[in-house]
Amino acid sequence: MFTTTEKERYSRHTLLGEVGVEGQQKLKKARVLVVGCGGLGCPILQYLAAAGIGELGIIDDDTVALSNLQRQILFKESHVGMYKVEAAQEVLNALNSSIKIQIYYERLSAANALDLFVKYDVIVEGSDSFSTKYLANDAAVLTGKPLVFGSIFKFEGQVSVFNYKNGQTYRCLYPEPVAESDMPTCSEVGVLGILPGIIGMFQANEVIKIILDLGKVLSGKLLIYNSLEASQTLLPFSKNEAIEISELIELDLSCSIHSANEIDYRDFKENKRVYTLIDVRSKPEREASSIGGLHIPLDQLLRNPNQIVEFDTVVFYCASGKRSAKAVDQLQNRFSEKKMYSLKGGIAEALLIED
Ligand SMILES: Nc1ncnc2c1ncn2[C@@H]1O[C@H](COP(=O)(O)OP(=O)(O)OP(=O)(O)O)[C@@H](O)[C@H]1O
Repeated sequence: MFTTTEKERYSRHTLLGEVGVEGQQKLKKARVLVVGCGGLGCPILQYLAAAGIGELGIIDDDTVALSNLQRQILFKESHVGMYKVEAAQEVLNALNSSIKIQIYYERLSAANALDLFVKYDVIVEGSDSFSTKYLANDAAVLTGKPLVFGSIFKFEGQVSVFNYKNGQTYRCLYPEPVAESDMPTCSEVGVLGILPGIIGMFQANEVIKIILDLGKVLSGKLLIYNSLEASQTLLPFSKNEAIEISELIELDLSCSIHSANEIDYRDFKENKRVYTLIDVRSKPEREASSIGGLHIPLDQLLRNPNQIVEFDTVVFYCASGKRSAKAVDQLQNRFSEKKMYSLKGGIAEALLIED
């Protein structure tokens, strides 16, 4: 039953014939887990908390950075440095004190996913990692939960609902994982802050539709939203019956790359003269910040590796260390006589050390 305050709070929901008091009760009884509390997770959580979802779980091990505030709208300047889940809990409690917010200061992994998923009715995926997306998909299949998926890249976003009533899954859409090093992240290519807001709200909308059994759930269809064109495409895809998921395997889509020879920024600085420093980021990234060195974007370097033929000992750097590791990985065999290193943690770590 609802208290007088709750009746008032949700009155605009209950006025809708399709929702009513009964629908609001369903929302109150629902338990929803949100994986990742970043650009997608923040708007998802904000709308679900406001809508009166009875229990929200949030899993993320990251802390709030100043560069997150441009799009991770739950966080305030005073939250910088704090665990995202803790800051989110504080803000969401202030928004709606009548709901339960359970936080997990960890990453979703093969070790915790099944135990966690069984506690919730709907799972929402808002991470920025392909391995987490596959893991969440497989865990949702194994626990029989619907998974509301979202992802963004530059000006385009995707939304779908996987494993809804045993329907299509992420693996029906993308059977083969791509190496994460081949897919740049927001911290490498940037993102307009509003796009994850739009996609996150599409996801929150699907959650509400699933709980209320309303409308057409986005199952077996991929919604592609282009923010520059303000266009939307619905791409149907079929179930691949040949795919069987019997256990959880955590994909390390980046391991081969990160096994590359890494050098710490402090060690690099100590013997700076020995190394030729090469920035493999894009032109806009270079213009935004730099720690010097030559500038050869990774695609140009891989197309024409002989550009580095004259250097004996090379240190590549990028935003986080992924593209520079790829450079080492791809070029070391070709130039076996050279010493090649990838700057650990990229320019992000170097600038922190310089600070
Ligand atoms: N396996 C995982 N379990 C829980 N949270 C995850 C997992 N993988 C990624 N995340 C979280 O998903 C969120 C993704 O959000 P987003 O890409 O907007 O943020 P970010 O990593 O803070 O941004 P930036 O790349 O600009 O630093 C991050 O908070 C990240 O910690």
